[in-house]
Formats: sequence, C-alpha cells, structure tokens
Amino acid sequence: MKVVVSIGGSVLAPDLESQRVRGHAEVIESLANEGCTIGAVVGGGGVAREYIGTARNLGANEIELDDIGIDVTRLNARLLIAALGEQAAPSPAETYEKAGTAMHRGDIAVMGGVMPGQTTDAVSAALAEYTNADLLVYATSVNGVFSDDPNEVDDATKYDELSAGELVDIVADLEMTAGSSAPVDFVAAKLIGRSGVRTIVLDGTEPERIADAVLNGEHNGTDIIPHGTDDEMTYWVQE
Ligand SMILES: Nc1ncnc2c1ncn2[C@@H]1O[C@H](COP(=O)(O)OP(=O)(O)O)[C@@H](O)[C@H]1O
Ligand SMILES: O=c1ccn([C@@H]2O[C@H](COP(=O)(O)OP(=O)(O)O)[C@@H](O)[C@H]2O)c(=O)[nH]1
Repeated sequence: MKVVVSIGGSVLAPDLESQRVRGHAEVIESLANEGCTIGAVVGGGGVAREYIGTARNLGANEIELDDIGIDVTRLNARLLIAALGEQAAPSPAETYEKAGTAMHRGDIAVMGGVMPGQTTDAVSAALAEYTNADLLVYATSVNGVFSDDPNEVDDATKYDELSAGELVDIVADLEMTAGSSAPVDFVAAKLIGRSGVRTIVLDGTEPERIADAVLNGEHNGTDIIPHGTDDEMTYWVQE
C-alpha cells in the first residue's frame, strides 16, 4: 500500500523535542516494515511561526514569509530524516518528481514545502495525487475536521465523514496568510476532490494513531470521501 503521511508541524515540531520526532520516525519505520511505501510531508510548527512573526514585524511581505516558512519545513524534514536514518532519502525532496522517484526505489521520501501561497497540506495532497497513493493521512493537533475551530468555539462539532466538496466549503473562509492554521488547507481540499485519494484527518499527537489508521483502519478522526455527494452528508447528519 502506498501512503502519504502529512505530519503537521504542530504535531512533529511544536518545539525541538527530539523524542517526539523519534516517535514519529518509529511509526513511519513500522509502516515501511509492514510493506507500505511511504511519503512523509512535514510542516513548520511553532518554530516557523516564530520566524514568520519576527519577519512580519520587520516588514517582509507574505511571499517572503511563505519562503521563510518553507525553509523551516525543510529543516523539520531534515530532523525526521535524521531520525529515520538509512531508510529515508538523504535530503528533503524539493519536487514531487524527486519524492516519487525515491519512493519508487523503496526509500521513504520526506518533503517540506515547495512554493508560496499554500501549506504542506497541499504538498501532501499533490504528492498523493502524483504517486497515485492509496491513502493520505493528515496527522494534526485536533481530532479531525470540525464545524468551527475547536480551539476557539466550545460547541464546535466534529465530522466523522465529509465529502471533499464539503471540506472545501469549511476551509474556504480560513485565513491563508503565512503561518495560519487549518486542519487541511484550501488547495489541499481541492486536490483531494480532484484526485479521489482516500483521506483521513486525525489527531497525530500520539503517532501510534497514524499506524492504527493505516494498518487497522481504526481512527476517531474524519474520513474525507473524495467524490462524496451532499446526499452522503445528509445521511451522516441523520444517523
Ligand atoms: N474547522 C476546523 N476544524 C479543525 N481545526 C480547525 C478548524 N478551523 C481551524 N482549525 C485549527 O487548525 C489547527 C490545525 O492547524 P495547524 O496548527 O496548521 O496544524 P498542523 O500543524 O497540523 O498543520 C487546529 O489546531 C485548529 O485550531
Ligand atoms: O508549500 C508550502 C509549504 C509551506 N509554506 C509556508 O510555510 C508555513 C508553515 O507550513 P505549514 O503551515 O504546512 O506548517 P504547519 O501548519 O504544519 O505547522 C505555511 O504557513 C506557509 O507560510 C508555503 O508557503 N508553501
């Protein structure tokens, strides 16, 4: 099975704690040892946001800030590569082609960001589409996609299942400035709808949950049904 795992910076590197990175590397290795071909995409986390905040105060524009964010995602990718050792391609892939080639020869490919105007959520969805992945897993800091930001709105409700179109509607109004937060960004939601890749958004703060979802199909997050219709949504609401 070919799997792209998107590890949010908030999950992998809210700080620079090595044990947390090691835990994620161990889970990715365990998936590879079970026969999965893996592409891992790593976000920027708190460190990226600190750099972006400082550079914004210094007058950098949003594209310049995105480029700073990309640099930090690639640094975080290097941390994951360090923890993975020889099973990983030795440097973060800067193109989908390089990541796909690494996966094709059996290495674990690790990517950070690739271009301004998006986040690593979109990189993950594009890598999944490029490699015809069977599964795309977003490991983020909340337990799926909610009706509103659960860290801001107390009665936000979690969706067990969403169509890709419904996901697009939910994330369309979220901010797209450098360093902003979204469970899955807008570009990613559109790409998921286009590619039809099976997608799960889950809480990855305990990395074993990623393995459970991939190997056993067990998770408490949100399933994104790529070609789902509004009828499916109605069905979910009525249940
Ligand atoms: N509708 C929503 N559902 C879930 N999370 C949301 C929603 N809207 C905003 N968020 C916020 O998005 C955050 C995840 O984004 P981010 O911090 O960028 O994560 P990651 O590092 O995993 O990419 C959550 O912690 C939550 O506060
Ligand atoms: O392809 C990319 C990936 C990342 N970023 C920038 O880098 C920041 C950090 O990346 P991401 O949001 O994926 O990190 P996370 O939310 O997972 O911490 C983003 O907010 C963007 O500003 C970008 O411009 N293009």
